[in-house]
Parts: sequence; C-alpha cells; structure tokens
Amino acid sequence: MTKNTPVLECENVVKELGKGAGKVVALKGVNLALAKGELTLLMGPSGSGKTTLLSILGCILTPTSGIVRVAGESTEGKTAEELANLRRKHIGFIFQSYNLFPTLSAFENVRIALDVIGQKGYPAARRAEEVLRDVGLGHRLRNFPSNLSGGEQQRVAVARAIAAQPSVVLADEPTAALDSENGHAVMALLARVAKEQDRCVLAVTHDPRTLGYADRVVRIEDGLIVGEERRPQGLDAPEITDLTKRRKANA
Ligand SMILES: Nc1ncnc2c1ncn2[C@@H]1O[C@H](COP(=O)(O)OP(=O)(O)OP(=O)(O)O)[C@@H](O)[C@H]1O
Repeated sequence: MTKNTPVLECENVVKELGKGAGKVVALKGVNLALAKGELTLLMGPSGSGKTTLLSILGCILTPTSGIVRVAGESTEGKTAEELANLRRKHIGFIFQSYNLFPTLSAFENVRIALDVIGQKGYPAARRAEEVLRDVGLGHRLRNFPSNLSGGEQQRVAVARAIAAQPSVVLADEPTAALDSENGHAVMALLARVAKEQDRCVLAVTHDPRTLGYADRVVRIEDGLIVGEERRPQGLDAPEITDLTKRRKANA
C-alpha cells in the first residue's frame, strides 16, 4: 500500500436486501474512496442506503456485487472468519447508543475490546488507561456507564474504537443521542482522531451540527452517491482547541 492508496474504498457496490416481493436494491453501484487523515460525513435522507453502505465498508455485510478494499486488501472471496479478522485489525466502530457493557467500568469497557483481539495483561491495561485519558476521561476510569453522561459514554465508545489503533473508524449517528455541547465535543474528538492520529473516519449522520468538523461531505440518495463537497478544516477550530485544553486538564 503506497502513501496515497485509499485506506477504505468500494467500487460499483450493489447491495440487494430482502427477498421476493420485499427485495430492495439498497445500493445501486456505489464508488467511494476514503483517505487517511480525514473526517468524512455520509449524509442522505432516511432509507437512502447510509447504514447499508457503512455496514459493507465495515465488512459486516458483503456486497451483492462490486469490490471493497480495506487497507488495500480486497474482501472478495473472504470467509466470515477472514472478514472478522480484517475488521478486528483495521476497523473501529462507534454507534449511536454507545453499546457499552453496563456492568463494566469505562476502563474495563476499553480493556475488554483489547482482550478480544489478543492484547492482554499490563500493556493492554496501560493502553486502555492511556486512550481514556486521551479522550478526556482520565478522571472517570472506574465509573460505570450509568454514572457517566451521554457525552462521556460516547467518548468511552470512541476510546474503545481507537484503542487497538485501527486505520479506519466508522460511526453510525454518533451524535444523535447527545445534547448540543456533547454533540460538538464528540465531533471535535472524531476530527482530532482523524487528523492527529492519521486515520480515516467516516460518520453517517443527519445532524447539521456535525458539518463544521468535516473535511468532506458525501451525499447519498436512493442508493447512489449524488454529490460531495470538501470543507477545509483545521485543528484550530474553537471546539477542538477547547477539547484539547479540557483533555490536558483531565490528564
Ligand atoms: N433487511 C432488509 N430487508 C429489506 N430491505 C431493507 C433491509 N434493511 C434495509 N432495507 C431497505 O434498504 C434501504 C436502505 O436502508 P438503510 O438502512 O441503509 O438506509 P439509511 O439511509 O441508513 O436510513 P435511515 O437514515 O433511516 O437509517 C431502505 O429502503 C430500507 O428500507
């Protein structure tokens, strides 16, 4: 993989869902290439195929036809286990509803994600702590999800997604359950995750508050990419600076 190879891409991806009379062509030939160091938003009306595309790029669903490449590696012909390995190695996921284990602390939620990929013991514990400090939660390591705000829970979810250093982070409506301040904080964090850590971050969203953080906005309608715009961003955006300050204060 050369420096300019897209870290995540799909070519002519078609996806049929359902059967018989209920069959829907959710994606009708999607081409998309995503680079490192960028936060891309995928926006479009309800039912346009956003979640289907995110699931295909994340190797959760396989396309009916077309090609997906993760870190330069084609997913074509791979078994479910090989796809799971590709996913574990390269992709971190963030969901609207955080999906944290309610009976585990913030620290344990992150550490268990490392455990699943074979990183155990002291190095994993140290990494879990480091990444939680990095998202501004150094003072909340032992808190359970029920004792964290929605924004803090989502930041634990971001920490969990990036703990194993994936080259790609996929987020499905990451701000939908958050109030304004927390929505901004999480988007600032995702922008930083993309830029400072040279990752490809793709977020499906309906939320107009997210626009100011994006490098690129891709629009999908009725299973097809219908347009995109570039939005030059810098780490000097006020919210990002604020978050960085807060993170340092929490460390
Ligand atoms: N399991 C399924 N069987 C049949 N059709 C499905 C299935 N899942 C989704 N669809 C259809 O595929 C199309 C794309 O759905 P998808 O969930 O990807 O859209 P979306 O843009 O994420 O929508 P939303 O913003 O409402 O979450 C829709 O028409 C949806 O009804």
